[in-house]
Amino acid sequence: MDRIPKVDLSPFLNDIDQVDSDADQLLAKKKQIKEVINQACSEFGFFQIFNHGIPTSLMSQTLSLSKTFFNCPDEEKLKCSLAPLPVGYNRQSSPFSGENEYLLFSPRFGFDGIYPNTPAGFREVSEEIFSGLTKTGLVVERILNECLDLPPNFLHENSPDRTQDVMMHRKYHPATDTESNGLYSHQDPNCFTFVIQDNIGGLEVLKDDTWIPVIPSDGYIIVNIGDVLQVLSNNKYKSATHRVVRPKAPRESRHSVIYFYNIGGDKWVEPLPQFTKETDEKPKYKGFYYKDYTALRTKNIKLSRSEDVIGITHYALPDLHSETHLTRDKNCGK
Ligand SMILES: O=C(O)CCC(=O)C(=O)O
Ligand SMILES: [Fe+2]
Repeated sequence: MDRIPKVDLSPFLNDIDQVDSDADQLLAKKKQIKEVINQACSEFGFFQIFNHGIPTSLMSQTLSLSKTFFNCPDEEKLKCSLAPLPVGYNRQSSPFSGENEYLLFSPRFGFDGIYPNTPAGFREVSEEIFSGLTKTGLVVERILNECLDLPPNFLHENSPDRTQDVMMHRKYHPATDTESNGLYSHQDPNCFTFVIQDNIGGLEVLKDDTWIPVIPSDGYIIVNIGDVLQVLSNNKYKSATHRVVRPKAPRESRHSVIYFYNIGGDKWVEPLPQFTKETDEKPKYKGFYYKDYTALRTKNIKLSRSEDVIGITHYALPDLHSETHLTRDKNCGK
């Protein structure tokens, strides 16, 4: 059974089409959806959306082109390797980090030199889904802003620059008899993340010491809360620990497309007064510049031991109430 809540985003996308007589009904629908999202963000840090504005055909076309790209000979893929830039083609391959290869893109670095010429249309389709996901991201950001009861447009105005966002195509290699780690357990550092997965499965979310699978469902986008929202909300929302386990059956490659909705590196991140002063709660984190946090995380890019991983607990302030989070995060992070 799929335990990760699913919500219909259409009431938030079709605002303009509504006639006056529908206004109350629409408001009630939105309220109900926001309650589900609010609960999901506190409980799981994960939810799934449908009617989100991205056609299912575009999602499968992207996954299919991505699959064709990763099936190209290594020499072709390595042409898109732009190290030391954090974009382009790369691989993760250790029993700890997991076994996967990826192609990473951010408008900050442009498409040129990153997207391969083959397969034909890969770049165009990727650009199209990127801009679709940016639009859906703005809608989700507005919903989360309302769920958290923040001043109108607060999250958007705090970091409006979408060129900071990052999109990744990932291929996970089939499991072997002895190895099944696809991506080590971690939390995402950013605001929130979208994941589009194929039908192989393997993404899991940690809740109360139990790994919950996110069952593939055609047309759905998975949303997960990242560290930035966990810190701003002073742990009201959970930046959930998640991982990818390569299934033993079917023993096939798994593909996913991931969109990281980011904030600017120059942004200061700390628990907001709405979740501290105004509620008499102690801040659970000290403040930091986002770029300092991401730099710390990428310093140990060759992850081979859990001790190398730096997560958000790096900024956690001692507090009896945060003990469970500290234990949860100790071996995780990304
Ligand atoms: O591929 C997936 O399903 C999840 C990937 C992920 O968690 C990440 O890239 O941060
Ligand atoms: Fe992640």
